[in-house]
Amino acid sequence: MTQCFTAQRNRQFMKKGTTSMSPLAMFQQRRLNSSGPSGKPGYNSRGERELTDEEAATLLKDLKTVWNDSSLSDEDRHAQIKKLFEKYEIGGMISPSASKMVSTILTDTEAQKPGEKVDNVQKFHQSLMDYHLGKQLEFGGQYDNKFNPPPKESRKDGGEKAGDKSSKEAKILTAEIKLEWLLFWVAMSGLILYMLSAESYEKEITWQDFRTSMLGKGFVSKLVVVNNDTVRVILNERGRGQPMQDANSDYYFTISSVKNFEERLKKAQDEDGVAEESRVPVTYVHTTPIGKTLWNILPTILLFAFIFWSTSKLLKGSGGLSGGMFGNKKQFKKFNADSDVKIKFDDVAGCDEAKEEIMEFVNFLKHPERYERLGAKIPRGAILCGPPGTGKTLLAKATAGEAAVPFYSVSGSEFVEMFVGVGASRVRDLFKTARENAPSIVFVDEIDAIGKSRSKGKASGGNDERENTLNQLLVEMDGFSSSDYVVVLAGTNRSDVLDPALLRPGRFDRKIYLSNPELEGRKAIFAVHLKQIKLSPGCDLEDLKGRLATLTPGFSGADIANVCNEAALIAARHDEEYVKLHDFEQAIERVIAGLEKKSKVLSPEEKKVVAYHEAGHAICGWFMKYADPLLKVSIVPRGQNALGYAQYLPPDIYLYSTQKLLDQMTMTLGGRVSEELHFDSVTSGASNDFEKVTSMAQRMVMACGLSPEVGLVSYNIDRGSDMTKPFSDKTASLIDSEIHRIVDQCHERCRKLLKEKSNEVELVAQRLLAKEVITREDMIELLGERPFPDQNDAFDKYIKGKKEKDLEQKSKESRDAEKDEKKDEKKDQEEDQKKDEN
Ligand SMILES: Nc1ncnc2c1ncn2[C@@H]1O[C@H](COP(=O)(O)OP(=O)(O)OP(=O)(O)O)[C@@H](O)[C@H]1O
Repeated sequence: MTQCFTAQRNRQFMKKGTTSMSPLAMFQQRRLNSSGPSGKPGYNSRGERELTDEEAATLLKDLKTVWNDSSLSDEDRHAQIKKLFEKYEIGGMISPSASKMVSTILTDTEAQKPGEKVDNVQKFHQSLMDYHLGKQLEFGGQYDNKFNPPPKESRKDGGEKAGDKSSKEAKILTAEIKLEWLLFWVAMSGLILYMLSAESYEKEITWQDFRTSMLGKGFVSKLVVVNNDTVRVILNERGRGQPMQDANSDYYFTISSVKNFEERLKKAQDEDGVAEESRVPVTYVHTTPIGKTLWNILPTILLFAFIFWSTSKLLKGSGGLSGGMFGNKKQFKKFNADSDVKIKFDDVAGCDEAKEEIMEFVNFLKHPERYERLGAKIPRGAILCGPPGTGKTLLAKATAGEAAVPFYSVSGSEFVEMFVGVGASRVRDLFKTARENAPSIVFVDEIDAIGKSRSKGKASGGNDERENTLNQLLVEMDGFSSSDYVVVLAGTNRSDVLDPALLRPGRFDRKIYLSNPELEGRKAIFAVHLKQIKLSPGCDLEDLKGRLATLTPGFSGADIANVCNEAALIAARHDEEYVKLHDFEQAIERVIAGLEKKSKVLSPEEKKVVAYHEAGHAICGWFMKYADPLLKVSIVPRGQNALGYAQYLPPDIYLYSTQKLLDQMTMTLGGRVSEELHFDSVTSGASNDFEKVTSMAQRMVMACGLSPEVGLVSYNIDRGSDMTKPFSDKTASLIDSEIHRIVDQCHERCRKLLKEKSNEVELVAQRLLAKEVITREDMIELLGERPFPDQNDAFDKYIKGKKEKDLEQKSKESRDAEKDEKKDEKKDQEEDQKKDEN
């Protein structure tokens, strides 16, 4: 039966087309070869241990278990099989012990049921054979039979395991990389070989060399004139054997004309006295030099191949190829409403009107039937416009968060690339995805990058690609109906430059304006951001919010977020346990005026100038009715240019009276005027002040109708790149003279005031020189109370009022303490009196 099975197995393997011996035959062969007297009992002649029948049976059982355990990875399976073989001291399957084991299986099987069981064992046996020995046949002997993991594809256990696919991909990738490198090195070697061989293949010589070292010595067997311009020299055996000649090289020289060459050759041979019949034969050939041409252009081909290869690698590296031609694929971020967009309206503080308007979109996306029932069409989109950092992106995200719909955001500048058509295709992609996942919200940030007015764009040399993108955006917005349930929001800082086509009804029909927050808004935003800050336990949050909001007029939401973060950083730097008010104050100063420049050391003279300059500002502000309340004056250099600064707290106002504007301009000139009055020469330190003053005067004259001479007209000051003037030359000179008149008037007023208050300037400047930073309290101490009420309620309530309240509290406490003391004294006196009476 054993022999019969062997023959059967042999046939099977022969059928596979293998010419080598079948594994089982090899087994049997080995068994026969190795059977012989053993040196040690139980060991064969090669020192391998023979298995007992029980051992073979246990091994078989164990092997079967390991083989059928599908939870094992290939590596683990091999390791376990190896362990088993080591345990039984058989180094590999090709051993007499193993073959004995196999024959044991077969005998056992035969003894039991010849039919079905044989099949099972045969199957197992075959698997085992294939697994360990068959590999040698299948893989041309590469498989080393030492239980190294075979290639995964060779597994015969059918189903592809998880992970196989990725490892296959990894292998393909590795193979690709190897191939690329191989190609690269082949190309490089080709180039190097070419360069080397080009040198050794042909050597150009001169007629003189040819004449003296070849022709004259009788080394030339033949000359071939190629294409009437080159003569190839074929050396004879003697010539090739000469040490100075290179046997591997052909020699050639160029000629100007064949006739000339023939004459020179004849002359030379005449001179040498060569007989007519022994003269060097000359043949003439005309070649179409395809080979040579190819050879010549080989470096160019290689160069191009290299450029192509490196470019494709570059594109692949940048995700270009994987994302289509030139990376023309989706670049927008998708935020899943449920898992990613966690921002809600509560996180957006201080813009209640904007929230109210945008709430309509949320309601529509949540309950469209309410609107459809009444025949209402919801606006397709809204433009969120306003200064930077006012929460446009935040509000758009919160809309998606509230409506619990997917949010797709993309920046306008991402649409525009250097390749024509990319922008338009991106717009198509974006809207397609949004529609597929409707209801959804698309947010296009910085829409002015593509949506600039087309006529304005043309004036400055318009950009076709930008226009194409804009057109595609218009088409897409037209193309979907409100039943698509896609809402498009867009953010911009410059709604004035947008193309009117974008803003017409049916596209971005709503314009939601987000301005820098006012006091209450700032308080609300502080409330949002203070939640993450660790404040001291007893801190009065309401008071802190009010105070911080008062100290930050004109701050945007982003600035406020920054202040909170800065304060926490400052507290951490000082290793404080909680973030305190003074950390916030420092953070605000840092945001307003920049970082303190400790390294910027001013000379005593410079310091004096800065002190008088700042004192000038402070005194003007103090004694002018409409000036903003002063908080602090400092002569510590900050930021890029500021050598000193005065911090005022302007209230949130919308109307500026002429008087207020003039007072502010006068106060701004206070620095320069103080320098004029206290020093022999003035400095450049007031340039920034002049900028402010000029711009204010310009607005008064050209935009606000506050100049009686120019009249009630408005000339758009911010005309951008428009170089034309909307007024005549005469008006231009009138505008000039009016601006000068206003500034001069303020200068005169300021001079008069500071002359009057020269002692006060002196006092403040000296205090500044001594303390570097002075506060409102210092000013009160030096100058007494300000003669006018401060026109900032918040300032009164949170800063001044608070301070006064503190002072009142203190004086009340001291008064109470005094009273108590007096009472006690009186009591003591009365008691003493009583004692005396008694
Ligand atoms: N109203 C607000 N409430 C709370 N935080 C705000 C608010 N506005 C702005 N912020 C903070 O400022 C950060 C920046 O805001 P956002 O990116 O929304 O500004 P933006 O108006 O889109 O700015 P840009 O115009 O520069 O794109 C937000 O992440 C948030 O921390």
